[in-house]
Amino acid sequence: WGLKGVGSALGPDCMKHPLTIPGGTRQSPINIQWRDSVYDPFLKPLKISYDPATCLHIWNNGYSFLVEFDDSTDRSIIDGGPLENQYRLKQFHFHWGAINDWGSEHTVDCKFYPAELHLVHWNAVVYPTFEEAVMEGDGLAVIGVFLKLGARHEGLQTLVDALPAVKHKDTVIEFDVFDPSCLMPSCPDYWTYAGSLTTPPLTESVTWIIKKQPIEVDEDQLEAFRMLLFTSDGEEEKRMVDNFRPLQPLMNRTVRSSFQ
Ligand SMILES: NS(=O)(=O)c1ccc(C(=O)NCC(F)(F)F)cc1
Ligand SMILES: [Zn+2]
Repeated sequence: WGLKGVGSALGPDCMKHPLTIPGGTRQSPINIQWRDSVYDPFLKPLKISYDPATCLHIWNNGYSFLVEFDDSTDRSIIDGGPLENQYRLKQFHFHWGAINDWGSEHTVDCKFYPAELHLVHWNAVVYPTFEEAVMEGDGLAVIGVFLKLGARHEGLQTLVDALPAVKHKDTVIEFDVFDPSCLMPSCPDYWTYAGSLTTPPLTESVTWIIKKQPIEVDEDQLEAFRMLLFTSDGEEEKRMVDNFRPLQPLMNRTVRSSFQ
């Protein structure tokens, strides 16, 4: 529909996948301007307690690869930080670039990282299902961790070794013991702000908790992400890269920091 390119901006296409949602006031991702963030002494340390046995499988959903967890009980949870309730871990996934100059969704002082990890949790104290929590302002809590190029990450390697088995869209592999806390940086410092999912339905239901300190991964590990495909087996291959959403306006929001 419409001229190539123009159509995507003006024609009906943009009605299908708008870059910004009409009426959105708390969209993600955003640039975190360090000097504009406000230290909040009332922010608590983030408490993370994951049970590695709740890990279920790895799934290539055609947008990223998700490591999914059994969220039928409170065995893998986060609490504290900016949160009023404990939240249950449902899945984690990554966003990354075709090259190391970009790939993260959030930026810090306009700096991109080569990749960003998202650990997705939902408020099972207040909402009966994940699907309902997705629609509520305090429904989800996502921990964002930046990945930077450096030393090989031994904990990530077990995940990297499994990726060839989920090369194509809609492939799944059993993955039944993994402790995502090995992907956390040692420094407890974080920023937090009210935001949204960064993929459709882009609902404004996420309390974002962005760790200040990145974790290090090596080039081979980033390349392993880049050999995944957006496409299903038998389709013309499209490498899964640059699966990050453009930066969104801060609008009337303050980013708080847990550190001075
Ligand atoms: N990239 S992100 O913001 O962490 C992100 C986290 C979770 C989802 C998700 O579960 N979508 C499926 C749903 F909820 F049914 F819509 C999408 C994006
Ligand atoms: Zn994400």
